[in-house]
Amino acid sequence: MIDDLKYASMAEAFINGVQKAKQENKDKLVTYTMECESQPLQFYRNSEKLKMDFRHFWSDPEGVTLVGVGSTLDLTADGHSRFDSIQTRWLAFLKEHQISIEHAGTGPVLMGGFSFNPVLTAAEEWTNYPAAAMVLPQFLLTQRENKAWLTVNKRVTPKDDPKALIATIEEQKNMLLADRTDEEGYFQTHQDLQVTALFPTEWKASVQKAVDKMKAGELEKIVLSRALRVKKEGSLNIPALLYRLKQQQPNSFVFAIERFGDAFVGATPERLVKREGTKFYADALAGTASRGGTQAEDEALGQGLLNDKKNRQEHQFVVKMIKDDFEAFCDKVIIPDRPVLYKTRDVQHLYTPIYGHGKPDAHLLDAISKIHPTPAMGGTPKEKAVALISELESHERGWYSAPVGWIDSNGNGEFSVAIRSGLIRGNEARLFAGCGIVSDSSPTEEFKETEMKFRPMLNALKEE
Ligand SMILES: C=C(O[C@@H]1C=C(C(=O)O)C=C[C@H]1O)C(=O)O
Repeated sequence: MIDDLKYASMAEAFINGVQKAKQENKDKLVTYTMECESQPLQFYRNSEKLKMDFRHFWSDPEGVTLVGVGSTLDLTADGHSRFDSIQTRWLAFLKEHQISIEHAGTGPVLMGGFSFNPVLTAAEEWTNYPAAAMVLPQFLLTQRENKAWLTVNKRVTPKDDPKALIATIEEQKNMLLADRTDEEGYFQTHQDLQVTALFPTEWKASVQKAVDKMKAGELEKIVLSRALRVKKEGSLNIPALLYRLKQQQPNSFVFAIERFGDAFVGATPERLVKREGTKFYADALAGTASRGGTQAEDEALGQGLLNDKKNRQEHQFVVKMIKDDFEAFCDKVIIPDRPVLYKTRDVQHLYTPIYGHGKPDAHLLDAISKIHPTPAMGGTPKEKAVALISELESHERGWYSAPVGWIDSNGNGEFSVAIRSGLIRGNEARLFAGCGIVSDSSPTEEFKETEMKFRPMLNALKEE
């Protein structure tokens, strides 16, 4: 690789890259990181002009934001070995290019995600989202602790003319970093939504069937989801949607994965796994109540949730399974003995943070392959629940309730669970929401819970 630490400028990195490609007569990766000033959403919006097939947006509640534009490598896979397949190819790629980075989340970073099931049905709407798809963006903006970096990742060939290459990249870079916030109508849309619930009656019947099976002792918990179709006059503007999600859901991970013109977007409160060196973090987030209209009402609802037997049981299945899975790759796991509340604008959840000290060879994608799907998305026992979900749900989940996130060249990174999300094509969106069902669940109450969980996306689409 063309190590940015060694080069004084991007131009020098590219000149050397092409020279090396000529000497070795093969393509080389040039990766160059520089400090920059930028607003991530502006960068994202500016990238529309480049008309690239891939765009990725990620921001966590702690202030780390990554924006990827274009693709220098698109790793896809399917089947049960998909996590392993991506990990093996990523490690081989890094070995070939001998990468070293100074700041986490800069340099070569894969962004993307996975589907809920290892193999997708032939549902047309998910055509552009394989069972695993992780992209190395051509341009990556990383923002953390009030600093921002731009990384350029590009393959160069022995035939490239470095001067022409540098001129094009400089032009694209300046366009991406341009300040256009004072333009009129920057993040606004003014249109109404048409919302249609898909198979609502069937969904309630499925909840009842699941309850019957749980009463008969066939399984302990299952998460069942349903979908809405949303149409908007005119087209849906993805940067504007991200802007509103970030404003309205500051305690959530806001993400977008755009592939070939489709966009999978959401604001999820739920971390799946984060890795920082030997430290692994996960969230158990399950058990839901609404927010109150006044502070007193909100607190009463929160207390009610903390003391509710059904919700505590739903939550405990998740804690227990993540703990068991963490013990496979961690030599120490720390978990508080009772949940606290996690509040977002529309709902409050039971929340237990989980920490693990990873064994020396623990890898982020291995961790994900062990813990996905947690009983917050699948159920208990895992295999039985997942099989029953396919039988009882009327839609293909695709990437809904599955891992989305990023991983850098040191193996650090973070994935969240893609709930409170929707798949967007043109002026139509398909939104998804689900909830945990246990033996004393009521179909009507669970239906109401899914309505609350559609709100983050609906409000952001509506422009409030
Ligand atoms: C499945 C969803 O949410 C999950 C289910 C929850 C529950 O049943 O209480 C709570 C949080 C999430 O783990 C969703 O929002 O679609």
